[in-house]
Amino acid sequence: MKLITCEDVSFAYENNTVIRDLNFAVNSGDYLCVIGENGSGKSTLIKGLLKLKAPCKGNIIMDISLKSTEIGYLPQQADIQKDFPASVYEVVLSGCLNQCGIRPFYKNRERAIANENINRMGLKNIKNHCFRDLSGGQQQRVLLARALCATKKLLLLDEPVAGLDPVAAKDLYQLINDLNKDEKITIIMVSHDIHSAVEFASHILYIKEEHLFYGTTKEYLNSDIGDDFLRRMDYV
Ligand SMILES: Nc1ncnc2c1ncn2[C@@H]1O[C@H](COP(=O)(O)OP(=O)(O)OP(=O)(O)O)[C@@H](O)[C@H]1O
Repeated sequence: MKLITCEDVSFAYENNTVIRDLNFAVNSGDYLCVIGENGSGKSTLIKGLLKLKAPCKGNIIMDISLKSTEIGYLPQQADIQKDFPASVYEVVLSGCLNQCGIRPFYKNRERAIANENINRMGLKNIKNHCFRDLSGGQQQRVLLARALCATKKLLLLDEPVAGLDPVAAKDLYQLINDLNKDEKITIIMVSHDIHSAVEFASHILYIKEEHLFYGTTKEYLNSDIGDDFLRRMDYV
């Protein structure tokens, strides 16, 4: 089932087009990695999928079964956010905000969802710790638990391993892979880590203003554009 279809989608800031004529579809269960150089428009596309930015051309079609409030989002982390003075539980619970709507408090059901995702991500022992005192890897686990409060279907992850040491990065990749393979959660991940992209992803979207690639990881590895990019990243 197609969850998201992008038809001839372009994005611009004022009159400056940053992504041109993008066509791809994400099926339920896919693990899509969005790769490309700095400034190629990866985060802009994620904002488009979250309906935080409208395309200047083309259509983004969401399946009727997918409400935009049911997408779990793990944003790129700014240093200031890493210093957030709240407990692990409070940060995870804030992932249920969309379910509250205009209600100014959480119900037991939302508290139960937060606790469930704290346990799922192995955070029970640090539930009452302050978020800013955690390691980078623990913080990303907390933010993944937060994103999971919003969804059982689709996670959008913007450079989730940025700044993590190799062990913490491997651990997070494994968690994300398990969510995809075992729990059938569809993944769309922006990544600069081409090695892990080709190891875990089912599909690759490579964006650059005038060159685009969308296909399976196998097709990407066999394509000229993939070969060229991987050589420049010292992968082959
Ligand atoms: N709010 C904005 N206003 C104007 N231009 C912007 C804005 N946000 C991004 N841009 C520009 O759009 C282009 C794409 O930016 P974007 O952040 O989407 O790229 P990216 O591929 O995610 O980059 P990176 O890999 O560095 O995170 C860049 O040239 C950037 O300067």
